[in-house]
Amino acid sequence: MSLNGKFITFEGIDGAGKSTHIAALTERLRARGADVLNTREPGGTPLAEQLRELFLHKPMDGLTEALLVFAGRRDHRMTVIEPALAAGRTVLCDRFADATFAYQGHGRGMDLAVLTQLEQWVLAGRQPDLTLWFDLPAETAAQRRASARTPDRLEQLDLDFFERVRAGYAARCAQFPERFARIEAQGDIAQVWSRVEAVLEQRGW
Ligand SMILES: Nc1ncnc2c1ncn2[C@@H]1O[C@H](COP(=O)(O)OP(=O)(O)OP(=O)(O)O)[C@@H](O)[C@H]1O
Ligand SMILES: Cc1cn([C@H]2C[C@H](O)[C@@H](COP(=O)(O)O)O2)c(=O)[nH]c1=O
Repeated sequence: MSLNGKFITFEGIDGAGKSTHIAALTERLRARGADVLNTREPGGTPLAEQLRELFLHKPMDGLTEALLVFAGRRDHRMTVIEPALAAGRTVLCDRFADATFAYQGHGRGMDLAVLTQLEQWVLAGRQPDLTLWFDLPAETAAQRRASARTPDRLEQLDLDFFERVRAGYAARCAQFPERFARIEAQGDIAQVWSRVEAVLEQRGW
């Protein structure tokens, strides 16, 4: 099946291994002739990258977080994602709307109906063709992060927060089984990568 115009998103709690596998997947898809665009959320446009800086570093409540990420997502979708998909590119996005349901909804306790309304206004039905959810216990992810970098505002939250976020991803996976693929993210990088490859091969990608 062609990769042209396909939208693939990567989800999981902080430190689950998304960035590691986005890099490998980009190489794999390019080797198969795909015109790959790598992007991310929060961010992906000059405006949304400015909102990302505020989001990651300024204190704010859950509704403010949700409004900021959806404002950035609107700009990102209209000016980057839709034109790239229309041009037949393969868009790989490090986090998308599922992150808002997991972090602001399940993690922060924001009303999921409010998030669903925002999603309808901003995305107007645009959904990923495939969402790779890297599933890892919060404690293992925290250990990986600790050896990798200085934590940002959200990464300083406790293990309970990240277990709620993880449960939020599980709920989204159950709600949208046709586009979600759960990747068991425990094990070494080569083991996790072989699970990612298996999902792509199932789709002929
Ligand atoms: N399977 C693995 N086993 C051990 N370490 C790993 C594995 N996968 C990734 N790592 C390491 O864990 C750290 C976090 O990985 P990575 O940056 O890919 O996670 P991430 O999900 O993109 O995190 P974030 O969303 O917070 O940026 C990195 O130092 C990476 O090298
Ligand atoms: C899209 C989105 C992201 N977040 C959180 C998740 C992470 O803690 C940061 C982004 O950092 P990363 O290193 O680029 O993964 O933002 C969120 O809370 N809500 C969202 O919608």
